[in-house]
Amino acid sequence: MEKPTCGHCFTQIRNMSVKKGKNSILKNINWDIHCGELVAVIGVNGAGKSTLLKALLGEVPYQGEIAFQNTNKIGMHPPIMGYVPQKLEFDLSSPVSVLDIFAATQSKRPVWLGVSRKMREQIKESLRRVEAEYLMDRRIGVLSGGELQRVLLALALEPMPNILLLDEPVAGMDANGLKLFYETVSHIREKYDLAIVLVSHDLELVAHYADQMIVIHQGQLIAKGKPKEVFKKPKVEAIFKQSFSKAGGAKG
Ligand SMILES: Nc1ncnc2c1ncn2[C@@H]1O[C@H](COP(=O)(O)OP(=O)(O)OP(=O)(O)O)[C@@H](O)[C@H]1O
Repeated sequence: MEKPTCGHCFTQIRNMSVKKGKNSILKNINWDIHCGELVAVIGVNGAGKSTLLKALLGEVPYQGEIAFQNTNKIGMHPPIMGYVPQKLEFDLSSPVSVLDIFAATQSKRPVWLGVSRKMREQIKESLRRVEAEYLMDRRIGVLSGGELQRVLLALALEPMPNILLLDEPVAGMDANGLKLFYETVSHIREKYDLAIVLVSHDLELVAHYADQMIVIHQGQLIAKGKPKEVFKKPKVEAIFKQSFSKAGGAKG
């Protein structure tokens, strides 16, 4: 059954193109991202997936239009974006804890005064959303890949965004971490009616969790729709033939 969305907000992307020097990295992308939907962005290496996310974030200049629409035209505003990167480079021996990172990003209070009880409770609540409150006092250097990504996810949800962008957030995670991450993201999308855009190479997992899917190939959006339908398109099948056979076929 089709997942209902609030239907009141969506982001319209019209004729979006990105150039780097003489190279066209993205060409004329047209796409609507609806609230309450988890959209997977798939494509082979170098297709332009990360560039698409960076353009949405405003990190790379683009031509064309991105408009956040509200069907009743009341209170239209630029969307709040949340972002979880592929990976985070940091010094593993750093004494910084999960609590310190949250406090530094969310409190105006000087860090040497410590974290107030109220702030501690708020941070705990943020971490609870992603089933990670037990990580609050751990040093970030000791977290597993999956734990760190859940902490980054909790950070990306403060403040609660309209669109959450996840750039291959699951690379290097074990099977349990993967399942927990996808289930958490899925639950958040339902509970907060967010639009979630997830770049992934894991076709089988995204086929299972995504409501919609777009395929980027050589900078162009070549297919969009429900994962099952998208995977049946001959163009898409041809591009991913190798991945399909490795994964034993994509399941919708
Ligand atoms: N700063 C840059 N300058 C020039 N070319 C770039 C730059 N960033 C990306 N590109 C090129 O743009 C194309 C798309 O890159 P992008 O990283 O968006 O692809 P991707 O689909 O995310 O790839 P992957 O799956 O390997 O992460 C590639 O050919 C890449 O070499």
